[in-house]
Amino acid sequence: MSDEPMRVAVLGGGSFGTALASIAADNGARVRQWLRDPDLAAQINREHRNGRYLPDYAINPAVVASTVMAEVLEGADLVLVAIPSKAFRDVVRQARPWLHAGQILVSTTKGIQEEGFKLMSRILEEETGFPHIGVISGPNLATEIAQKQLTATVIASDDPETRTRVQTALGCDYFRVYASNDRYGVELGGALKNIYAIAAGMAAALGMGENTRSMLMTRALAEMSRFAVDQGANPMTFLGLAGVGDLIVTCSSSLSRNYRVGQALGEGSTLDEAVEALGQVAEGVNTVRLVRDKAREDGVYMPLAEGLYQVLFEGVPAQEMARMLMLGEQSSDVEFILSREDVRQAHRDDEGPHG
Ligand SMILES: NC(=O)C1=CN([C@@H]2O[C@H](COP(=O)(O)OP(=O)(O)OC[C@H]3O[C@@H](n4cnc5c(N)ncnc54)[C@H](OP(=O)(O)O)[C@@H]3O)[C@@H](O)[C@H]2O)C=CC1
Ligand SMILES: O=C(CO)COP(=O)(O)O
Repeated sequence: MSDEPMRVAVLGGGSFGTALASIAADNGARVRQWLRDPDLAAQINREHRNGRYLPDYAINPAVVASTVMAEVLEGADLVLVAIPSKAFRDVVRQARPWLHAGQILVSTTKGIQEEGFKLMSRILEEETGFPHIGVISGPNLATEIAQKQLTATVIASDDPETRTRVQTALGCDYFRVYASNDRYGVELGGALKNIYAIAAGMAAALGMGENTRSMLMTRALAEMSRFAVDQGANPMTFLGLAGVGDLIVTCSSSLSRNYRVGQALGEGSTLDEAVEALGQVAEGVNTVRLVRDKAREDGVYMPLAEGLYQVLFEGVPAQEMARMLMLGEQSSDVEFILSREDVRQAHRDDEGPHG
C-alpha cells in the first residue's frame, strides 16, 4: 500500500457524518465534507465547529467542508454517504459524475426507500454499479462519539477490501470497527431498531418501568429476527452490534432522535408536533409504516410494529395498544427453539374436544 494519506469524502453535514469526518482526519486522512448549506460549510472551515448539528464538538481542523461535489469527491478513495434515506438517492445522483469503480462507497444511513423497499447500499449499487460497496451500522450515538466515549461499529460488505479500508480509515482508540460480510442483515438491523426506539421512548414517557423496557427490547429482537429471516438476512447478525447492540442504545437513550419522538408522543404531542419539535430526521417514523406494510404483504408476524403503526397513524391510544399486546395470544420465548406454531398447537390440544 502507498504511504499517501487516504482521501476520504463524507457526503452530509449532520452529526454522524461530521463525527466520522473528524475521526478520519484524526487518523491522518485527507478529508472533505459535502453539505448543501454554505453558511454551515463556512462555519466548519472557519471555526471547526458544526453549530447546527454538533455545536460543542471540536472538529479536526483538517476537515474541509464544501458545497461543491467536485471539490469533495476529487481523488477520493473512500466515500461515506450520511444523508437521510429520503434524499439519499438524489444526493448519490448528484455525486455520480465524480464517482468511479475503484472507490469504496459506504452508506451510514439507517433507513428504507419506499419504492421497492430498498436499503441504502442497494441504492449505491443501482446508481453506480461499482463493486466496493458497504454499510456502517451499530450503536453509534453521534453525540457520544463526539465526546470520545468508547464506541464500536460494524462495517459490512461482501468485499474484503471495503471492510479492511474502512477499518483502517475509522478505527481508533475510542472507535472500534468490527467486520461483517452480512451487508443486508447489518443494514436491516440499523433500520428496524428505529421502530422500537420510538416505542421505548413512548413507554418511558408513559411511566412504564424497566421490566417493560426489557420486555419490549427482547420481543423487538425476536420480531426483527423473524422479519430478517423472511427477507433472507442471517438472523445471527442480530446478535451482534448492529442488531442487539444498536437496539439497546437507541431504546435506552434520549440522545436518540427516534427515542425522543416517542417520548414526545408519550407526553401528549401529536406526531406532527413531535417531528416538528425534533427538527431532524427520525427515520423510524417512515420505517414503521414501510415495515408494517411489508410484514402484512409477506405474512410476517410483527405485533409491535403493527401496534406502533396504529398508535402513530390510526389514533389508537398507546396505553390501549399496550393492553391489547399484553392480552394477545400466548406465544414462544425463543422461536428458533420452540416454534410459535408448537405453542399454538399445544393450546389447541389443551382446549381439546371438551374445550
Ligand atoms: N446521528 C446519529 O447519532 C447517527 C446517525 N446515523 C445514521 O446516519 C445517517 C446520517 O446521520 P446524521 O449525520 O446524523 O445526519 P442526518 O440524518 O441528521 O442528516 C443531516 C444531513 O443531511 C442533509 N440533507 C438532508 N436532506 C438533504 C437533501 N435533500 N439534499 C442534501 N442534503 C440533505 C442535511 O442538510 P441540511 O442541514 O442542509 O438539511 C444534513 O447535512 C442517518 O440517516 C442516520 O440514520 C447512524 C448512527 C448514528
Ligand atoms: O442510530 C443511531 C444510534 O446508533 C442514532 O439513532 P437516531 O437516528 O434515533 O438518533
